[in-house]
Amino acid sequence: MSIKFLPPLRLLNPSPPVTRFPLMNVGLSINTRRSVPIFSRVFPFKLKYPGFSSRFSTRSFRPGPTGSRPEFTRRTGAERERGEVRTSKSLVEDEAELSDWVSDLRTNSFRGRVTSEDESDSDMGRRNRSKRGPGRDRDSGSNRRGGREGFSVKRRRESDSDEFGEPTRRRTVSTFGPPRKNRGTLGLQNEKRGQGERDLWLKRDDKGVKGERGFIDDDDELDDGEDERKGLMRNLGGLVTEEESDDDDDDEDGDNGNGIFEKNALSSTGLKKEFDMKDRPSLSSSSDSFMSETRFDQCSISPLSLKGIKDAGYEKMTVVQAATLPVIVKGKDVLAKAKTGTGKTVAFLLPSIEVVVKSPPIDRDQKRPPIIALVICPTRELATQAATEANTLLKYHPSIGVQVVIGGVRIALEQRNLQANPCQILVATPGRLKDHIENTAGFATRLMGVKVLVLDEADRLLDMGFRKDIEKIISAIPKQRQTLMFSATVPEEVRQICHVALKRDHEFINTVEEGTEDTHSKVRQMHVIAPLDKQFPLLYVILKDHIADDPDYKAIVFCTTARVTGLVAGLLGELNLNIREIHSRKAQTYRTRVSNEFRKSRGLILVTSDVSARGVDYPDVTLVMQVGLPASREQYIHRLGRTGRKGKEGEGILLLAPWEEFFLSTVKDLPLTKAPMPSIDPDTKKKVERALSQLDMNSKQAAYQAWLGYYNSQKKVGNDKYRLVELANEFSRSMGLDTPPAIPKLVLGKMGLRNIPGLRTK
Ligand SMILES: Nc1ncnc2c1ncn2[C@@H]1O[C@H](COP(=O)(O)OP(=O)(O)OP(=O)(O)O)[C@@H](O)[C@H]1O
Repeated sequence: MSIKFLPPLRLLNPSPPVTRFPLMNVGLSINTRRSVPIFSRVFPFKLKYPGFSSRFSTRSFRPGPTGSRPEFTRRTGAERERGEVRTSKSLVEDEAELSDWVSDLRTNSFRGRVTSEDESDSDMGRRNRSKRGPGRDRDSGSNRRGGREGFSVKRRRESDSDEFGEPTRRRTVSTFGPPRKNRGTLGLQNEKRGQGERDLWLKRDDKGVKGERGFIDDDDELDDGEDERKGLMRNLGGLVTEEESDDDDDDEDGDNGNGIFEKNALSSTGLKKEFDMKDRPSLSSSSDSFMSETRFDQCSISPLSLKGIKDAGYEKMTVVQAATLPVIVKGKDVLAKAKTGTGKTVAFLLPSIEVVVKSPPIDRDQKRPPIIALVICPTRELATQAATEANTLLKYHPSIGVQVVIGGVRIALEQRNLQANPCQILVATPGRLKDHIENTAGFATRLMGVKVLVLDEADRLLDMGFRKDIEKIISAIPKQRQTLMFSATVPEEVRQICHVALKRDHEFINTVEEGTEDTHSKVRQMHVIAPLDKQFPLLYVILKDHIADDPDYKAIVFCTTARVTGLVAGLLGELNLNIREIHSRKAQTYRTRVSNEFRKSRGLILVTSDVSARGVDYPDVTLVMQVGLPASREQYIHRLGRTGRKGKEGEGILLLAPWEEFFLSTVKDLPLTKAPMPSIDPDTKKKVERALSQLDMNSKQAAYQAWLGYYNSQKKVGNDKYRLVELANEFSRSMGLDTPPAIPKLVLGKMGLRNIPGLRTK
């Protein structure tokens, strides 16, 4: 599809074309960052139509011949003009295996399924009870932990509190109010924010049309003022209300409770490579500006979507939206990289909605229409958030339904919803989606309608934790489709394997200006290096300082594992800080409720594992603390990205032990500075020790085992098992346990730690 805007601009005819701004059918010649000011002088129209000079560039990516490094190629002008999509080659690595799996699946959909379209729920429950074995209630884990057979569904408990709770409280504090005081938790100065950005966002907020986005929460009630959204939310209602288990599947935070960690093949990835676009035109002198000058109505978006966008309070596109939308609406596969909190969700949802809009309308009574847009997110919170955003955008498309399928929700409930409410857009976490493919009658057939596949947080979805699930999901949807992959981090490894999902002629759109960091300059990043025995008191002191500094604080503390998160939350609670905790060991209803509360609150600290690291859009987070080694450079960036969203200020503090200092070399391109060491007075030390002594022994034991498991999986620490155990015992002492807790022999065996001196077994 050709998109034409402001034709007079064509007269400018800049040359020679090297990088194109996709909104225009013209080429812009920019080869280096230094050429940007020259560009401004030569093409003053940029001032008038800044949206038409982009801060990003696109180019096609083609993997090189087998074994060789991938090469970048640029499509010819003619190809671009035609919007040509080359025929995709094999999109999965082992096609034979996968096609076997699919045919097996299709056959099984008639014999091994959980429910048949005609079966009543009670029948379904009976059959499944008779089929299932013990302990098979973990949703996505069904396959990962032992194959399809044996999958079980709990008997559905009726729930009458299944409401979709959209938070409605509007903050009285302007999100773009005057900059915070010139101070920082550790005494650093705030940087000034750009007035332009502030004004723009204020305008949006002042309109009062978009409240904070919320999560499904069975405890929340729909607000009267949100009436018009009830209809939009109907398909989501009741999905996130009852959990199957409290520690299942999709978004594991690395802690399976035994301290056994699945290694992340993409963790500890290297530094930013040369694949950043070299020839990127710039919009403005501020490298941190993320808003473009392009209005949504300048792009080929349906009038009803435009109305929805307007009601959501969005007027102009963010840079990533302006960069990707024109390419996506042409039908291209896209891999997009844009900093955290810059509007990637709308960037992939809006064009996906447009594909649905252009598809044949469904019959009024067609309850199970083909799923046309499939959005996959790595965590439940993120999936729910994306579904909520989709519903916002779909406000004026009453015939388009969205549903979300995620771990932690009773699968039978989801099956009922899938059967009862038509939906053409499905947002899912991978494990649960795979369960539905394998076990929900008619689901695989519906997936054959997929025209757009979105992988949000693509690098996470393609790492070893999810890769197999994603490959299987991909094999269950048509090859002839459009695929969109988005993330704030796109490490080299992901580029090399992205053809698992993307066509070979996909476009890689990188909106992170070359030479700038992957993080926001308005977020002050500091590190504190201190031995383990000082870390709990230090954490307390830093948080107390932050609270004293900003009564309107909203902080997130990231910990290495779910069990360690539980311990830290217990400690900070004991120290009378206002905390909430979220991690994979918590029930989904609890997670949802806490997430919702944190979104709306101020004066609260969220202690969490990596389930909150990516994508979750909590407004106005003032501080992100990371305690212990982040799983990777990427994870550090995503966690930090919970603050400084939408151009705001923020603060990030990384607390490491001296033997974890090596991590700093993986983020040496980021402006991470050494913080002045906060002092711990004797009273504080005693107070923390007392609080530690109050903590439940079980939580310490669990934290010790999880800690050992986590660091065992981190190559640099885990390679030397003797040293690892010494460090684990140091951690034990930091919790007040001079004698380390005993660990089951079996677990130690699985960790490869049998007979290592210093460990106690049971
Ligand atoms: N065009 C727009 N104008 C104003 N606000 C927008 C626009 N697009 C998105 N937003 C808002 O920007 C915020 C951040 O968006 P979003 O959560 O999609 O960021 P993201 O880039 O996906 O972040 P992350 O990398 O952390 O996942 C959201 O609150 C969203 O409502």
